[in-house]
Amino acid sequence: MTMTLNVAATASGTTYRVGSEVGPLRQVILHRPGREMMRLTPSNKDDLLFDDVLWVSQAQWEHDRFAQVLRDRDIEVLYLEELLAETLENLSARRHVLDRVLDERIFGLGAIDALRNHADNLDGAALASVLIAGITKGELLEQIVEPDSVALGTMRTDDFVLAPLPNHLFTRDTSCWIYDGVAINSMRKVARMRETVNYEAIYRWHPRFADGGQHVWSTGSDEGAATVEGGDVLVIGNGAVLVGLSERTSPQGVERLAGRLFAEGSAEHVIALEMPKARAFMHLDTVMTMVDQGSFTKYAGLGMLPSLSIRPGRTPKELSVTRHPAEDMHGVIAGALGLADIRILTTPQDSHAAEREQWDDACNTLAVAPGVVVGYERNVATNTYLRSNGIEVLEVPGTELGRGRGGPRCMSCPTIREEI
Ligand SMILES: NC(=[NH2+])NCCC[C@H](N)C(=O)O
Repeated sequence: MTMTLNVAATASGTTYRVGSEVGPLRQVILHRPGREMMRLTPSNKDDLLFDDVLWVSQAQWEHDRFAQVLRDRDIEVLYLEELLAETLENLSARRHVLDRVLDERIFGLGAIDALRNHADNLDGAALASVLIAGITKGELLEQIVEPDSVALGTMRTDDFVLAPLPNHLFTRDTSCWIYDGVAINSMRKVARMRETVNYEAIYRWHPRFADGGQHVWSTGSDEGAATVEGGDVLVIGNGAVLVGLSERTSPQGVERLAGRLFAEGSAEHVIALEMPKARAFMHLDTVMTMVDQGSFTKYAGLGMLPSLSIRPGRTPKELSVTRHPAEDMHGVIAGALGLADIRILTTPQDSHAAEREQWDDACNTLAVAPGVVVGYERNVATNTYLRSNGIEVLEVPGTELGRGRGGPRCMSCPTIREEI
């Protein structure tokens, strides 16, 4: 099967495109853990989707090691907070974000104008920092005179007026590039919904991406219940996309995404895998990722899953959907890739060991080139097994980073991959 190559190029000539999971990686968005992580406590960590609090300076050290491993392979690392700070210098971008974040229904009539004035007076970097790290009542009142507000008046000094966004660490989920466009995702969990607004501003107004010609497959704040998270989206190549119908990504979200990809001719086959709806399997990439052309890591406990093949229908409004039984899972993926079979790399180990390594994101590898992946060093059995199968594993530390339940793939949003 041949597909015409749709590309997105910026005025400066940069071509943003992610045509596969494994093509040589050239540019990636990361988020270095910062002040937002200092806000995590034993009492709020569950709501904020973390399993523990982090030793923040150690997490930063680990993250710097991760970034350096990427730079050592000539991959350009863009930092989310810098992109956001630069974006917020643009007045339209600032208005977009503040109109959505500073909602009177949340902050109340009495506080909303004071908050808006305060935010409007911050420069891009300071505003980006507040949007990511949040702000407590006490911090706010060091900077503004307390307005007459029931909402603020009934808060304690250390309560968050604006909640922190510690899951910005997982840049994969909130936006993901699929062929010649980007999906800015509608997030399933309240703790992550504001992340979307930040990316909407970046992709629309940051000079790197503005007028880039890329398609925008979705603008999350308009998608409602049609949720998609990037951890569920694998751009397997050959015009195909593998999507997990998980705890996070809804059937409606997949249908919408497929319809838009097909309308532009950017993809012609979306395979939706019906996943168990459980936190341990929250995204497809926590149990399965692509490590080479036709090769995937797979968690032993996942088993075979039923799937749906979604293809363009007779009219642009229609989809053609075929359901496949669980035993066909690998065959359906192979078929989409134009291969007779795919290679599944499941580490041989007992179910306790397998469950522990899956929890520590052993399957959540980030391919930086075909057959070359970044993985957490702690997953010794999986890394050894991958190597014995010819996969090069670049190890990074993840003792602190892993506490948010994400590995190298979750913590990276590839924006440019070379074609293979
Ligand atoms: N692509 C991924 N697996 N991302 C992991 C995200 C983890 C994050 N704490 C959440 O619950 O949303």
